[in-house]
Amino acid sequence: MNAVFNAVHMETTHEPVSPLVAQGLAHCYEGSNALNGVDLTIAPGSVLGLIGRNGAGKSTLIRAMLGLLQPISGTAFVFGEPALKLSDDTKSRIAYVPQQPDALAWLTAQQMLDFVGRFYPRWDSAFAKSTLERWKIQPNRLLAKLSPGERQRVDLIRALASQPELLVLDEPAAALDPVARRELLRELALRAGEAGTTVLFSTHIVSDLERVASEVAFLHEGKILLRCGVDDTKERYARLWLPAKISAAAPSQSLSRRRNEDGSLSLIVARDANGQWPEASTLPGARIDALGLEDLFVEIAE
Ligand SMILES: Nc1ncnc2c1ncn2[C@@H]1O[C@H](COP(=O)(O)OP(=O)(O)OP(=O)(O)O)[C@@H](O)[C@H]1O
Repeated sequence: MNAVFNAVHMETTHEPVSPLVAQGLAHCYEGSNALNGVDLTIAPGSVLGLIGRNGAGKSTLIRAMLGLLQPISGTAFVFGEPALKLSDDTKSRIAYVPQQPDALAWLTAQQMLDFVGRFYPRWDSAFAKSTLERWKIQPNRLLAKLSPGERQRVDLIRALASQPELLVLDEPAAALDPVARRELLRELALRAGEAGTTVLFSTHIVSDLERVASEVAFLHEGKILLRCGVDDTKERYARLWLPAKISAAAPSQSLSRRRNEDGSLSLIVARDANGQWPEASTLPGARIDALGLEDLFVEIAE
């Protein structure tokens, strides 16, 4: 543990501290694995979209990375501090919006924001007030009486008004209508671009990810299957289709592999270190098809 902590510190003497680092995080619930040794480092100022199917482990990973859940093994660091022992100073640099916010539901939206704002040194009350108006939230309604989408918006306002250096959102768009989603994405892009805020958000909505994320990480059955720049996916990954008669030449390494009814084989493959597709793609009859992010996600998560 000390060695790991020192390693993180040594790495940071010359470079800015990574806002979030996961090292070998593993967790299980009632004997069933939810995380299987996840390593993930998020660079300062990046916007990382975490994508995965229902039950892939996104919420568990986020909670373990922020120290809200004690993993059965592995370690997480937030701004270089062990996630399970964060100082108040570090906590004030982070904002986290859970999938279903339910805290302080007996307060009105305004009361909750006033209360929470006291704990944040850089609290932007003017932003909180104007965004409540802009997002059409009645400030004097009890949080418990708001719709799930309105409740989620208030929690997003809470998170953004604290002007965090690290913003972590667990499916922030789940209960939002398309207009509210666009507004949120615009706000995230603005924060990342102008204030250099580091953002980690989980989502099922690939188009949201394409609009705002600089990087994507695919989580599948508790493992990160791949991670790359959003704009690089088309260049780095593709579908290799091999007709039945040459399917035996398929590369042994692939991200997914599906045998079609006619005996042909579809594989998701990556370029090698020299930028080449697997050799089988050069055989007569073989085909390489470019994939959009959504197709890539569906193919490897199936
Ligand atoms: N408190 C819990 N008790 C038991 N099992 C749990 C608990 N929380 C999560 N799980 C299980 O752990 C696995 C991962 O759940 P998690 O909520 O992290 O996934 P997710 O990717 O966030 O899913 P979704 O996209 O549906 O929100 C799932 O199989 C889930 O059923």
